[in-house]
Amino acid sequence: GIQELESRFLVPGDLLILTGNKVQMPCDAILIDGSCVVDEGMLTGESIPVTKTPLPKMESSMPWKTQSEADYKRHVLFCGTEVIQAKGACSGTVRAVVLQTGFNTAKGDLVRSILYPKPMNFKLYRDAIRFLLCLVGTATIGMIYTLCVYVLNGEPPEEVVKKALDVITIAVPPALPAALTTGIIYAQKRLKKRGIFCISPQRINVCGQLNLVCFDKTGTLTRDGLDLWGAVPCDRSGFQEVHSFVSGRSLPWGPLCAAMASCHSLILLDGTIQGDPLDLKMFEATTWEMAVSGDDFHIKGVPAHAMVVKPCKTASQVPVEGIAILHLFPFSSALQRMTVIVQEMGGDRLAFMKGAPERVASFCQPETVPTSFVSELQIYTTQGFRVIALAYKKLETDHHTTAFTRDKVEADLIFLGLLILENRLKEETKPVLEELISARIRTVMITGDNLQTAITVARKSGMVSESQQVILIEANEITGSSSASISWKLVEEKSIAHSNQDNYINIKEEVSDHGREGSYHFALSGKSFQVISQHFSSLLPKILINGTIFARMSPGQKSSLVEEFQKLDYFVGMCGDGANDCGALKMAHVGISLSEQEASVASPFTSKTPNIECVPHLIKEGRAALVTSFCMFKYMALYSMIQYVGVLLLYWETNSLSNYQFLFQDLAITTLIGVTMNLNGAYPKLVPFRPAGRLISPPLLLSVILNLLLSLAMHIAGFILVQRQPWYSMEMHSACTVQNESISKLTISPTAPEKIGSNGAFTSFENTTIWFLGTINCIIVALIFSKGKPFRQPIYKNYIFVLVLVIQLGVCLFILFADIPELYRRLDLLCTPLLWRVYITIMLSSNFIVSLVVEVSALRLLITVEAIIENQALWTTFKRGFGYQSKSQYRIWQRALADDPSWPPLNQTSSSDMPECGSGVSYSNPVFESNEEKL
Ligand SMILES: Nc1ncnc2c1ncn2[C@@H]1O[C@H](COP(=O)(O)OP(=O)(O)OP(=O)(O)O)[C@@H](O)[C@H]1O
Repeated sequence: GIQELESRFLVPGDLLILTGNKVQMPCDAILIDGSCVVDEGMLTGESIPVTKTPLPKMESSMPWKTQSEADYKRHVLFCGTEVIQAKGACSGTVRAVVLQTGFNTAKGDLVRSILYPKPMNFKLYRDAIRFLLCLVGTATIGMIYTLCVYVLNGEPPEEVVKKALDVITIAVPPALPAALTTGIIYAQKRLKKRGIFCISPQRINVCGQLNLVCFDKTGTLTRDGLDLWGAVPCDRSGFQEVHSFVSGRSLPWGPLCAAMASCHSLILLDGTIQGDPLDLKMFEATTWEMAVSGDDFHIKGVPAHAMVVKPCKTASQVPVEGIAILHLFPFSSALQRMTVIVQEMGGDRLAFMKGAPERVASFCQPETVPTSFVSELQIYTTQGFRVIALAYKKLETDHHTTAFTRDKVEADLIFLGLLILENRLKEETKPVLEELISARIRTVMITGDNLQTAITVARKSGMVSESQQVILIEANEITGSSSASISWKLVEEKSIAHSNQDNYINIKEEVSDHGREGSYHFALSGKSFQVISQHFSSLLPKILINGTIFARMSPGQKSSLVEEFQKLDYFVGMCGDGANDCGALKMAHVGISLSEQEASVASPFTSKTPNIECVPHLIKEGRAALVTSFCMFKYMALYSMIQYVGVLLLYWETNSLSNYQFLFQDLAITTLIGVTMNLNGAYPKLVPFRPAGRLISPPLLLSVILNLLLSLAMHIAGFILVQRQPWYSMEMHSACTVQNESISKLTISPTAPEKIGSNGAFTSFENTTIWFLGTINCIIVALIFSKGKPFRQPIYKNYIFVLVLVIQLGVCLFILFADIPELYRRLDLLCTPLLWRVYITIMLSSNFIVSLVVEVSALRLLITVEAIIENQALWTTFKRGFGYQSKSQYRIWQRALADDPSWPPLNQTSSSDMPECGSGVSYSNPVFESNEEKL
């Protein structure tokens, strides 16, 4: 019987009956009866509703996934998704069997992947730990020193232990790990303002390292809402004249018109037609209407609630009253087609197929496909049009629709013609791609569309410049006795006869070749990619180094391509919009989904602005975040080292800094600096080199070490010099009694200064000198270490930080020069003669000047090294000069290929020697092979 239960009681195997609309699925369930329209945006980021069909009934004990004729996901209602519409079949009910519950569901999988994300293996964090260990090492040395000094001075044991432990907290600042995340927090805030949301903030740093970005084509580079440009009907004599939709003229009645009206998965939701934009445009071009058969509108032989399409009253003479869509075999990217079974009212039962032209043609009776199919297709694809083919066949009426399997329906079809859709570039596409290319970031297109269309779009978008060549790689599977083969063909640029210039951004516009690597690009299809991966795996890296256009890629192939790029040590970004990009978005280092949702779980980043402008923004912010992390890290490390050096020097006299002195340095100086230092945003221009991805990089270490040595020298000089002053050790009754006395009057006594007149146990001239030197040194270091250009806005634009520094410096100088006994007493300071205060100021100023020089040269070194690594021409000079080699796989391959005169092979075909083992290639190139040995 039927029971109403709370969803938590569901267990796998339960039978669910879905009633009504807008149901949130509490579990994963297989649809066995009826059909549903589901919003899967939560899982995939895709805003278009998806139609789910029941699992076909089969008399077999095979696992259900293998029984599914196509994409098994088309029969599964996933947990967390919303069923917008549930339509019963003949029995009138929509039934599903519970497959998984709780954490075993697709939603559970997602939650798990958010809780335990894929380890990023980003060197930054590993280096941070090493850096921390170094600081711990330094602290240990300090502890041993403290033990020795205090024990030799006969201090009580608890004092010795206390002082020794103090050294650890000074040398290893507890806020150090937090410092690494400041950049990320600020960048995340700024990204949010731009409508870019992030569910995995630690990846923001990775964005700063991206050097290859893959783009999906339709909906990402080109506009989603395609305009129907025309239809090319065909009959036995071949293709007919193009019917243009531009004039608003609808297609005359015929099977092609019927196909356009009924072969789609559109739904009627609250009176509006919704679904795939392609389907929508096609249906709108027919000017037909959509309705649902019901009690007031019943058609004989058609189940209630079936979708019906009818010619509108104003439509040209149509002999049928309407067409009922009886069954749908939905579209899937992997299949590249969809099929419907329809019933013409008072007419025939028909099947219509729509999909990628090559796919559709392969299901048609060969004699119905015009001989000029390939050339006709090429006419449109070379112009960058998106082409869809349609086909149909008559079905027997005496069978029930459920008796037809997809295999049976999708066979022996009659080819109907082509639909030509405009594929306009988004306005932002070309400038963004140019920006990325000139910043030496590789751009790659991975699309499900036709190869020729993809090549044309790549040219028009500037991904491939006019002066660069496209080499088509075609690889074929083993057929019969012949082994797998691979051929290389130069794509010749034909003058476009039917060019429709209005459709595109001006293609004549000059594209700057600055920053382009290589003068050729490889283009290949998903099928060839698959064959190359299996049979020519040794060629794959060489192809990927210059592979730019990947067409007819299934969702699975998209993600394996991203993985292959990662194997070559590229930092890969993927920007896509649809459900077919989900895998690749998750696989990439940085997945950016263009989705209306605020934060789609389908990828770490989601951009609400539906164009690729978000990509350079993200890279800029990532770079700024990386630089911020480094600046903070350097500052925190140096600030703790300054305190460490000062305290160890004071320990020599069994003295230290007082609590208020520590507090002033920690709170008034470092905390304020830490909070404001990184408020400056990313630099608006994307420069052609990346910031160092590692903390332990020579320029960074050099800068820290040199600055540390400078501070050390200054502190030691201050410490020793103060003891040599004629007034040192004079009897002090009040902190500022010497103010007006002449130094010559002061007597020199060999004893240590007395601390009468001050309430602290810490007051001494050394303490006062070290404290002033340390505190102002912290301010100097903050200024020196704040990096602006080329990755962040200049420092002077960070007004709050500049103000904080000015106030801090002002306060410190005020304390140094103003004689306020109460303040001095509270801070455990001693008054020193004015001349000594001037000396302190001179020491600090010299430190500032030398640090500035050191830092600027360290920065120069950093930029030069980065530029050399990123610049191919300079690279060779550098390599020859210093014998330096980048360890990145793709660099190694690039160098090998640059030295190989016979690469790329052109107009050749080679075959795989060992088809079974799939690793050998008969293509041999002695120069190349010998190069390979060297690697
Ligand atoms: N609604 C549809 N009905 C039938 N065929 C379709 C439909 N949408 C796309 N196709 C065909 O299937 C092919 C693959 O589609 P898919 O969605 O994987 O990629 P795409 O939209 O062409 O491009 P991209 O991967 O760049 O988004 C398309 O090129 C087209 O020929």
